[in-house]
Amino acid sequence: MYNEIQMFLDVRYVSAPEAMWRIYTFEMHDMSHAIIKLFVHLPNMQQVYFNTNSTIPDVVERAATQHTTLTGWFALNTQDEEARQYTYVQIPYNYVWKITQTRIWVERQRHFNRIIPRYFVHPREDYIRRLNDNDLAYNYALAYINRYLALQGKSNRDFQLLLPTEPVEHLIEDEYDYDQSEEQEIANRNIPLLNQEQRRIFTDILLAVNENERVSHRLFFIKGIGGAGKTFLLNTLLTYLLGNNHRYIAICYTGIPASLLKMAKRFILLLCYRFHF
Ligand SMILES: Nc1ncnc2c1ncn2[C@@H]1O[C@H](COP(=O)(O)OP(=O)(O)OP(=O)(O)O)[C@@H](O)[C@H]1O
Repeated sequence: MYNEIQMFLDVRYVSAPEAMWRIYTFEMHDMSHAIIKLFVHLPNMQQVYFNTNSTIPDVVERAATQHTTLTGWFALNTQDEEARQYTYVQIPYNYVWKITQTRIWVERQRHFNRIIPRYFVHPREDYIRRLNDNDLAYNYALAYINRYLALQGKSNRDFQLLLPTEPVEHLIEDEYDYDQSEEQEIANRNIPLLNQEQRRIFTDILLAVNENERVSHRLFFIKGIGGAGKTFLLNTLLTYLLGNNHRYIAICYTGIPASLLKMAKRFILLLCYRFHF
């Protein structure tokens, strides 16, 4: 018989810091910030959720009457003069998003100090909005993917993807807009700061980056407790690569790490056009 609790106890590892934390009975969880997700979308391009058992007229009716945080904000502005003084990002500080039948912003009664409004823009819509043209956005995405694949000696064709139908290279030039000497300077400043372990990993990876070096492996997994210096190490490495005219692709699964690493992209941004996420 599979004993789930015993299994958990058997494989559980309690590190020294966690053991101390528990012995002193410190709080294990705390809620520090209220994170409020604000959607940004083009007209009629919002996500619509429905039950698979619903009929199409019901789904359409629901979609037409249910606001997103963005359309709800527009609606709020038509009725509430007070609300017009706030930008979209300021709204959650003064209004609460009430999920009722219709979903509306209502005036906030309790004020928290720590609210983080977070935008959510679908990458596809972001491209379309920035380029203001569907076909151009599609081409842009194809060129963008092709360019990354070219760094690995491949092209869109190797993955049954189309090639861009018109030259859009100039649109993606800005991706590589950096000052090489500035990067070099930052790298020169940070490399001497690396501690012994960071320096060892830095050297090993640099050797692996050099195609002419004979190394036993070129795949690295860097592990360390929070604050150990992983991001610092990676950014120093990426800055060094930029400063020495190497091209790289830094890919993260989610947005927060992507915002911490130098010129990193979210995985989904590379794929969204192919699969229409
Ligand atoms: N060698 C170093 N010299 C100077 N500062 C450093 C060094 N390594 C790390 N730091 C600093 O220590 C702090 C924590 O480092 P960092 O954010 O890189 O850790 P991390 O392992 O990525 O943490 P987490 O897993 O929580 O994201 C940062 O302020 C970073 O600038």
